Amino acid sequence: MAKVAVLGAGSWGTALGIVLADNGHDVRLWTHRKEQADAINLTHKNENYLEIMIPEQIKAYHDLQEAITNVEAIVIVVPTKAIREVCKNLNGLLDSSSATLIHASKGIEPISLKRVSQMIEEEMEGYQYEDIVVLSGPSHAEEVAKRQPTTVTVSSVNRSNAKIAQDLFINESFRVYTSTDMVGIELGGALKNIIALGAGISDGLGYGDNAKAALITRGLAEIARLGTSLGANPLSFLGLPGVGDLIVTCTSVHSRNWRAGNLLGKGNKLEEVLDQMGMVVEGVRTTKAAYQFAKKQQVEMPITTGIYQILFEDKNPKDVVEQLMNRNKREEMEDLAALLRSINTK
Ligand SMILES: NC(=O)C1=CN([C@@H]2O[C@H](COP(=O)(O)OP(=O)(O)OC[C@H]3O[C@@H](n4cnc5c(N)ncnc54)[C@H](O)[C@@H]3O)[C@@H](O)[C@H]2O)C=CC1
Ligand SMILES: O=C(CO)COP(=O)(O)O
Repeated sequence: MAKVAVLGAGSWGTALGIVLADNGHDVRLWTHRKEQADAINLTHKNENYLEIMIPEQIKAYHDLQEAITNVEAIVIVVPTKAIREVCKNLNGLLDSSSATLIHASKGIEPISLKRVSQMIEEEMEGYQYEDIVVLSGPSHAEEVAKRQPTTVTVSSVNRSNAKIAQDLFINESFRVYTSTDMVGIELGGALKNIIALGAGISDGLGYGDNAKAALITRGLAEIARLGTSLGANPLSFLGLPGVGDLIVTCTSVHSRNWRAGNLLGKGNKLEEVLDQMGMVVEGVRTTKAAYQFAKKQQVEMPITTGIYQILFEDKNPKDVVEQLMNRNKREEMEDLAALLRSINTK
């Protein structure tokens, strides 16, 4: 059994810690807030994040050095905004780079337009891109913590690292697949949050299932369009971290992105919504990044553009719906045909 440090004691870090503890691993759950570490160790609960008892073999740490000493794997699960800071703090604390490095965060950084693994590679001494593994897929922490059936994908350009991660996490309620398409897996996980904001907005406006199905389907088309322009395997978008995660985030009441979108659709302002959430809503920053990415790659992303206008230009959501419904007439299969062509040339 392995010693594993999970860095980030929010809902997802805690749920992944539970999976690892169920598999018999020695789990050190690190948080940057001392009072949270003390409370977890005392009560075996993570108040404000998950309504579940945390197994006693999970120990919470506030001291990063103690948390990572002699570990065989490090799982980074902080909001994308905090990735660089956490990696910088790890430098100098690790005596070697032998620990497998896995991240489970979903986002893209505005301006630099970097994926999480690229930020980790830039910041962490001793680790190369091929050393990093991403874990992604349709997996709300609330259900994983209750051991409800869940499937995810772990990906690394180095297949053997993905297999190490698969072996660490897989169990009877948490099924783990492998992939080598880091670009597709990370982009699928990050970009679906934008569409989930849109699904929440649509529900908040009082629209129904037809509108949501349209958002999911056309959202997938634009995710795949941007993703393939950046070198992703288009088939990844048909998998768990693609359409799978898109479905769960657009339809689940657990989704922070859906819930934030829902409040926006009901007329609340972005700042009020983010204040109310108390948990990270990754789709907001990723919308900015994807909007910039679409311009750079000269890729059409009409839904992303509309969400960007609602979030950052104070555009009325109803006007955005009108704008989307009145776009130029198109043939639906244009996108699919382009995708199929790119699959055939791979
Ligand atoms: N909650 C979920 O069901 C899932 C979340 N994710 C992803 O996992 C990542 C984390 O999400 P959640 O756990 O839901 O967030 P959360 O909002 O529940 O918790 C985030 C945690 O990170 C900590 N944190 C914030 N800034 C920090 C910093 N500078 N240094 C160290 N720690 C810091 C916070 O104190 C908090 O404990 C996000 O990228 C999210 O998209 C992925 C799959 C499922
Ligand atoms: O990525 C997730 C589920 O797979 C979590 O999505 P939310 O951040 O919207 O809750």
